Order: sequence, then structure tokens, then C-alpha cells
Amino acid sequence: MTRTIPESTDKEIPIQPDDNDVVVSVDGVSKKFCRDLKRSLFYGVQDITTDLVGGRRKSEVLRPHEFWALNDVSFQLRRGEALGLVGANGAGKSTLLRIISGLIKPDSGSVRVRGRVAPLIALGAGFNPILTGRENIYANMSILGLSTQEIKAKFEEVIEFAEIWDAIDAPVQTYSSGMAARLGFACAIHIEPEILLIDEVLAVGDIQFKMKCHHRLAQLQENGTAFMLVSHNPYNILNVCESAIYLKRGNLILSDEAEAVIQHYEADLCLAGTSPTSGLVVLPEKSETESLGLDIVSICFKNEQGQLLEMLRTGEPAYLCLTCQAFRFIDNVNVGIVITSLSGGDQRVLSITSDLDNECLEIHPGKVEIHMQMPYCGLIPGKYNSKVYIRRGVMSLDKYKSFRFAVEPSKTTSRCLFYQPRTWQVVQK
Ligand SMILES: Nc1ncnc2c1ncn2[C@@H]1O[C@H](COP(=O)(O)OP(=O)(O)OP(=O)(O)O)[C@@H](O)[C@H]1O
Repeated sequence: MTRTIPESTDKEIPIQPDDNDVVVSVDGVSKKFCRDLKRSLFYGVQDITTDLVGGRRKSEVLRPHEFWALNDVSFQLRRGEALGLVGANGAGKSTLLRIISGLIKPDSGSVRVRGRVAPLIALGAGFNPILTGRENIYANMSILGLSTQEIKAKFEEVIEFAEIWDAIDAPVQTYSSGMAARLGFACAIHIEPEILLIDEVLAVGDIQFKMKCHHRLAQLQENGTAFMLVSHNPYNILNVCESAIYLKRGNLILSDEAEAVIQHYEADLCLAGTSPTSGLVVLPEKSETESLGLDIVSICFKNEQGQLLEMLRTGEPAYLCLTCQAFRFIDNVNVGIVITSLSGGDQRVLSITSDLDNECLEIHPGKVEIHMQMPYCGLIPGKYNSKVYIRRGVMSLDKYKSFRFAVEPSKTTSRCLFYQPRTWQVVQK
């Protein structure tokens, strides 16, 4: 089955030369939306009227309050390919999947689809909440193209896969989000689609179900099903997809191997928004009367050569350099560093104190540097905040609460939740 979705476009979009392996071909697709509901309705009526009188819509021009949710996006999906789709919130990922599945039309460009598409775009996609699970299976699978006989034949398998035997005759609105996701996924895979579009639905469901889904996806892929997977979790993309595309504010930034795309995306995330310092925080110096004897003057990370690092890289050596001003000799100094993840909901990820490391630091008057050496940075890519304090016993001498820094990914660590420092050895016996 071949479906082409051309749209009210003024320009001719050339279709790529026929390639039997290409199941989805997206050519110069743009889609605009309007943030203002009233205007949006007005524009809708205006467009319909223009179509009815046979006029030409100015699809490429933005009217007031409109913006491009997708802007001139082109790529191809081949038979058996698993393509990841990454991008920040609002980047246009769902809009792209909705256009490919035929739910909405592009303003310009064209989408060419060859085969049966199963879209899993929202939780319990396509389910009617007041119908039972059983009724929804029939409704959903027939919309996706199966005959009643075919659905009957697969019915048991669907329930078995979704593991919702007890709830099959209860209305879907009584299902938990995980149950609705299971049913949606079960329906979609049992129609044996040529193209499966998955938008974050694998994020719900327990680990066992996720494993089952991944196993099934691998089987489908072996049989030639192509799929697109949207996920905010890079590990999901790297586990499932060989290639990926990166959307940013509706623009296609990169289309490449999954690993390269995730690296680019993560590096962008590290650099965006809250990445606050250029790697160095310098604090105003205190006079002796204001000081409690030892003050933090600056905080930064440096590499093994003593050069300032603007950001750390997972798996690479670095040290935290705390420059201090001491007005007198102080022994038993305890330096503490508490690191929280800004990308992971302010979660505390690391707490280090020189005391707990059995280091009794002695500081002589003058400028000193205190180094906290890290043979390898074990933090995963992301943005972090650290609180740094200096104490002697219970007495706080100085502290700085918001030294922010970013950690960049490296090729070997993108797939992991933490970096494991290691060396290798061959023992000849
Ligand atoms: N029907 C609509 N009317 C107006 N704006 C819309 C509509 N649908 C989507 N948008 C806007 O289009 C942009 C892209 O939305 P989309 O849902 O495609 O992003 P996304 O990348 O899937 O985001 P997320 O990761 O948060 O799901 C967003 O700014 C969104 O607010």
C-alpha cells in the first residue's frame, strides 16, 4: 500500500527516485501552528475558504502569532531500520509522527508512506475511554486495517501480550497508564505493521514489560518492520536504534548514526540555558575583619596540565581547584563538595568530604590551592550544581552554594548511567 500526503503546497517537491527499501520519505515538510486559539480558528476558516474558491494559500508565509513547528524537514526511513527521534520539549517530534501517520497534514512538503503504519503516539492511542478493552481492541485494530476475522484470530495473543486478562471487559478509562500503554502496544505490534511509530510510550510500564517490548521490537525489525522511536531517554534510543535524527525548534539539525546524534544532542543540552559559568567562579575577597580565617577566592576545574576546564568530560581526569585566602594557620580543615544534578531534578548525586577521606588538611597563611583530584570524572553527561564548603570541626569557615558546571559525553560513556574507572590486564598462565 502506498500513501502519499502531498499538501496545499505552492512548490513542486521532487520525490526521490524509487528505492524499494524506502518505506517513509519525508521531503521538505513544514508545519505551522498558531498559539492564539481565536486566530487559529480564523486562519482555519480562511484556509478552507481559499481552498473552496480554488485560490492559492501562502503556505510558506507566517501570519501573526504563527510559528513553524516543523521547518523544511527531509529524511527517509528504510525497511527494517530503527530510527530514533530526539529533541527538547516542543521541538516538533510528535508533530512529525502525526504527519507521517496521516493524522495531520503538512503546510508544505510531502510525505510518502509505503506500507501499513501503526502509530503509538499517545498513551492508549486511539482508545475510546468508555469502551472496554475488548471493544477497543476490535475498534483500534480495524482502524489500523485488520478484518474482524483477522482480529478474532489474534485476539488471545493481544491480551496475552498486554497481560490484562482480568480487565479486558472493564472500560479503558479505569485502566492505569501502564495498562493502557500495554494494550496500545499489543494492538500495534499484532497488526504486523510495516512502519511502527512510537512516541515515548515505552517510558511507562514496568521493567519486565519494557524488556518484553524491546524483545518484540527486535523480532519485528528482523522481519522488516521499520520504526521511529521518540524518547527523551538517550539509553532507549541507543539500545534500539542504529540511526537517529535531531530536531531543534522544528529544524532538522542532524541525521546520522544514533551515537553521533545523541552526542550532539547531549552536548547541546549541556551548553544550553543554565550552563552558567565559563568554568571559573571568582568571589570578592574579604578583609581580615570580615573573614573567619579562611576564605574561598575562586573555584574551577582544571585538567592534568593545570589548564582551566570550561566543562568536564565523562571518563577523563580533572581536579577541582579551590583557591583560598588564609589569614592564619588552621589545621584539621574539612572541605566538602555536594553535587546535585540539574538535569535530573536536583537530585544529589555525590557528596565528598576530605574528612571522610581521612585527609587532615593544614593550611598556612597566604594564598593556597586545595585540589580534589579525580583520576576519572565519573559523572554522566548533564548539568550539575555543587555546594562547596570549608569547615573546621562544626565551625563553618566559608561556603559557596552554586558552582555550576556541565559534563560532556564521550563516545564510550554515552550508553552508561555512570562511568566505571578501570584498567585492563592480561595474566599469562
Ligand atoms: N495543535 C496545535 N496547535 C498549536 N500549537 C501546537 C499544536 N500542536 C503542537 N503545537 C506546538 O508545536 C510545537 C511542537 O510540538 P510537539 O508536540 O511536536 O513537540 P515535541 O517535540 O513532541 O515535544 P515533547 O517532547 O514535549 O512531546 C510546540 O511548541 C507545541 O506547543
